[in-house]
Amino acid sequence: MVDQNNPPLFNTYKSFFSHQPSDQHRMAETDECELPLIDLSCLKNSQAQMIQCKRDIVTASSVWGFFQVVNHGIPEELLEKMRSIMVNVFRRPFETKAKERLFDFSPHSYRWGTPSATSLKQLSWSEAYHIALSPSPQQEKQSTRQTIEEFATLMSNLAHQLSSVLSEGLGYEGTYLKDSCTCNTCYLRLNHYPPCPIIDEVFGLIPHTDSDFMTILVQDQVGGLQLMKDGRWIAVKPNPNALIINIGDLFQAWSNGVYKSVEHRVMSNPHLERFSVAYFLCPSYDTMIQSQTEPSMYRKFTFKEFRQQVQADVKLTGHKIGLPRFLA
Ligand SMILES: C=C1C[C@]23C[C@@]1(O)CC[C@H]2[C@@]12CC[C@H](O)[C@@](C)(C(=O)O1)[C@H]2[C@@H]3C(=O)O
Ligand SMILES: O=C(O)CCC(=O)C(=O)O
Ligand SMILES: [Fe+2]
Repeated sequence: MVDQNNPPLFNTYKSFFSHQPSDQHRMAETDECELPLIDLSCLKNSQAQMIQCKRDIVTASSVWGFFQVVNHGIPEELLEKMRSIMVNVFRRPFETKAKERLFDFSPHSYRWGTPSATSLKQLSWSEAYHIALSPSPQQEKQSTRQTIEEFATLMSNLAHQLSSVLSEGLGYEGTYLKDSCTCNTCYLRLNHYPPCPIIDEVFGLIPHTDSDFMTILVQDQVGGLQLMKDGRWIAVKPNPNALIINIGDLFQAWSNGVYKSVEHRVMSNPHLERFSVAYFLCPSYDTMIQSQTEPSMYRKFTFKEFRQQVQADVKLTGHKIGLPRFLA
């Protein structure tokens, strides 16, 4: 049984409900799609299959900004362990999550709702933990931390494998991103979307693009993820065997717009709670994001500058502006 007051979204944001008319953000009908599906085992097959697989990755990243991968090398058992960690951690009382440290889950890394929201359309009906992945001391690791690190390592390997294919697709050395994306800025985001009593008025996660190079998402079978394609929102059909990959803002800028950082959102659900976990591939803060082709759509900027600008905009306006801020 889910506690309606954990986290206290309804009570905290109730002033929005009484004073504002519904935004009617839930379209009557949204098409459902299956994302381009890439079988990563093909990268180990014949030369011809490997080349075709790489081409498919490049095409999906240019046309969709999103694709799904199977035979990705993350064992089913590990995915189940991650899910049970999330269930245990999010089912703890709200006061514990907001005030106490347990395993790797400090109150500092816990977020819920949207503190900067000034209206319903800026509110996310969800809670999350951001888990930094900087190396931690080897001794006496809790089994939770061990599982998280094992999972993060495999996600990181996969992210590097894919980003190297995408770098090559642009004509660069496959190692470019591996050198700048050390793991001290990469992070995991554990997402929990509790059932929502006002689904017509509030998103599970408000529309956004990701502020990284690439995101790998593990979602459950509840559904709710939607992405913008050709000016329309389309719902992503969950596939139990697949991970979802999406291009982030930094890859869009670095590729001079070849790879697309596509807006996405999560719809709330009236009955079912939903869990997902995302791995964000980020570079060190001083990495310069600069396209090598001319004319460049964006001025050059460091990742640190980008992060600070996003945070400042979110604080000031309630929403992220992102790449349009950096147009040349
Ligand atoms: C209010 C917001 C925080 C956020 C940017 C946004 O406008 C909408 C979604 C949030 C999100 C979700 C994924 C990533 O964790 C994140 C860093 C991002 O790029 O979009 C966060 C943003 C944030 O926490 O600053
Ligand atoms: O939960 C999802 O399906 C998407 C999560 C997401 O977009 C994010 O964490 O950035
Ligand atoms: Fe996202």
